[in-house]
Amino acid sequence: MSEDTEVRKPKFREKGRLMSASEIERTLVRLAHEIVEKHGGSKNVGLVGIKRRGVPLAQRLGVLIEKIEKHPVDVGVLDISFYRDDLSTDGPRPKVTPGAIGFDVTGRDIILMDDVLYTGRTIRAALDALFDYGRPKSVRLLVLIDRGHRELPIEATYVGRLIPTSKREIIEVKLNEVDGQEQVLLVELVD
Ligand SMILES: O=P(O)(O)OC[C@H]1O[C@H](OP(=O)(O)OP(=O)(O)O)[C@H](O)[C@@H]1O
Ligand SMILES: O=c1cc[nH]c(=O)[nH]1
Repeated sequence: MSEDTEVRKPKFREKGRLMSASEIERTLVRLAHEIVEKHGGSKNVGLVGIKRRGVPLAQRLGVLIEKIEKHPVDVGVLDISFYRDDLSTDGPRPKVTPGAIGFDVTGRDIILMDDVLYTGRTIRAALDALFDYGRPKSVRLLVLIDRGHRELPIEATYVGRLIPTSKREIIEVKLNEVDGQEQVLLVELVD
C-alpha cells in the first residue's frame, strides 16, 4: 500500500481510569436497589441487555435483584448489529438483526440496558427493535455511563455515572465477560 492510500489509524491516549471493578460492582448494587424501589418490587420487571456489553450488565443486575427480592427476574438480549461511522443523518444506520429477546416483553416493565449512552442513536434503534417483539407496559433505560452529547431526546432513568466528556474523548467500558478485564477508562483521540 502506498503512503497516499495508507489509511491512518486513529491514535488514542489513555487519560485515566474512571471506575475500578469494585466501583462497577458497587454501582450495580445501587442500581439494583433503585430499580426495586422505583418499581415497588420486581415482579413485572424484565431486563433487556443490548449487545454487546449491555448483556452482562443485565445478567448481573438480574442476579442482584433476585438476591434482594428472592425471586428470579427475566433477563433477555437485544441484538442490534449496526454499521457506524459518525452516524450522521445520511450515513449508515443501525440495523436490527432478528432474534429472540428470550421472553415475552408484552405488558412488562422493561428496563433496557447498555454500557454507554452517547448520541442516543443505539437506544433509538433498540426501542424500534423492542417494539417489534411486543408491546411493553413501560420501558426505562439504564446505562452504566452517561457521557452526554445527545443527538436525540433520549435520557436514562437509571445512571451509574454521569461523566461529562468532550467529543474527542471516548469512554471504554471493559467487562470480564466481553473483554477479560473489568474497568472503565477515559481515552482521548490524539492527532
Ligand atoms: O449513544 P450512541 O452514540 O449510540 O453510543 C452508545 C453505544 O456505543 C457503544 O457501542 P459500540 O458502537 O462501541 O459497539 P459495541 O458495544 O459492540 O462495542 C456503546 O456500547 C453503546 O451501545
Ligand atoms: O465514548 C463512547 C461513545 C460511544 N460508545 C462508547 O462505548 N464510548
